[in-house]
Amino acid sequence: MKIIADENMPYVVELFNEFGDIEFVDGRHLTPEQAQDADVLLVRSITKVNAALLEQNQQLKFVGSATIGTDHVDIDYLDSRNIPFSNAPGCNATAVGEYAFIAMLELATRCGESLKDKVVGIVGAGNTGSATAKCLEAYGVKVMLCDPIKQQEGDERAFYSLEQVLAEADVISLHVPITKDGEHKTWFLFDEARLAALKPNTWLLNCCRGEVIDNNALIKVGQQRSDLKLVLDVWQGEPNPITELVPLVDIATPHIAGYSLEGKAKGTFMLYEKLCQLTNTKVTKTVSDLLPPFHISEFSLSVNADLLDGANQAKLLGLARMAYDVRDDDVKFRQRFAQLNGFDQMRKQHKHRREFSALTLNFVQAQLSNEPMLAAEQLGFKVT
Ligand SMILES: NC(=O)C1=CN([C@@H]2O[C@H](COP(=O)(O)OP(=O)(O)OC[C@H]3O[C@@H](n4cnc5c(N)ncnc54)[C@H](O)[C@@H]3O)[C@@H](O)[C@H]2O)C=CC1
Ligand SMILES: O=C(O)C(=O)[C@H](O)COP(=O)(O)O
Repeated sequence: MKIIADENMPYVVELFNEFGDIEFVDGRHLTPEQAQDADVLLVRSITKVNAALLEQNQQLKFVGSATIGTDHVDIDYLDSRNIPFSNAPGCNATAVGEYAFIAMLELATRCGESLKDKVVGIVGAGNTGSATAKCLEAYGVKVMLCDPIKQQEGDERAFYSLEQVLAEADVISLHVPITKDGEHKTWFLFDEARLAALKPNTWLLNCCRGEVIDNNALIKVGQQRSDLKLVLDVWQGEPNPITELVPLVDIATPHIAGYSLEGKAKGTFMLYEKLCQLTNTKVTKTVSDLLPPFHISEFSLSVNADLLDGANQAKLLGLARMAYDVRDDDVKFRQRFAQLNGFDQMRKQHKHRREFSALTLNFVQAQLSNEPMLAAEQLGFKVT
């Protein structure tokens, strides 16, 4: 079996070796000629999988994308050729949730404000939106979920309309797939009118797909409204963000919100499981076999480390930065995004961060209540 895999997908050798020969390719520039003799194709979000790529291939048995999003894959085309396809729903949801939470903590601390006093609107309450809400709620932040589709499906959580979120939320975090048609299409969901209607001092985070915000309109509105705070991990026209937008953005990163080692391992592992199922092969490996230990295995906290106390926000941020310091990516982004292949190079060379779960917090003295420990656990840390 010939397996063609994106060169930036970790753990492919460990998981797919037993199935055949593996060839690594540059996923952004994969050609029909390179793909023509693949039995298995393993891609990331940057490879357009469609008729143009695959019409020369008559032997393809499986396409796997180690991503949550599927907008780069023509699933109807694969169906028409009976080629099984699988993505990795939820694989990096925790990574995205922690990224959004850390970015909010970072902004709050930078502005001398308290995140706990904010109301956060989450647009799209699926895997990544819910993971963001989980961190915020563990910290005691009020969350407003907006997801008309889940609401219509009967999800029992409390939902708010987008208009309510725009009117009431201090922070808006976007977690929708990119869709171009239908009642709930998300392409330019945040157009000029909605951007202009944001409450004074709103923080807007986009960790889903760049085109959910009209980036040209964002430049226009951002130039007129210095009160807005922006966190962008995704950009219209990747890998070439619009240059004028970058200085208006408070935290800028190159589509790496989902890049935790855990998320990456889970993504590749889910495709391995699917191929095992398709080929009647026994699953013999586990995700935890793949992950190295974190360089800080345990961190001790003293009695006054009540992570729930808003006065300790900077301490919580310090702790979060041990797992992931978003400032590093932001600095690199500003230096490199405009260079030739800068955006892709940053993603390729990204040192995959760890999730909170890699860090064990040791509460060395008994707390007055066990709430801080429970909150730390809810945030995702291991607690002893
Ligand atoms: N920056 C990054 O590294 C990553 C980005 N993503 C992007 O984030 C997107 C969301 O990921 P998940 O949360 O895992 O997907 P999901 O499918 O679990 O959840 C998406 C939610 O958005 C809702 N939705 C759709 N249209 C909506 C609208 N107009 N208004 C409000 N809600 C709407 C859906 O009902 C669904 O519940 C992915 O499709 C992908 O494009 C995902 C992972 C990593
Ligand atoms: O899962 C998704 O959807 C994403 O956006 C990915 O995290 C993006 O990462 P790559 O697949 O481009 O490495």
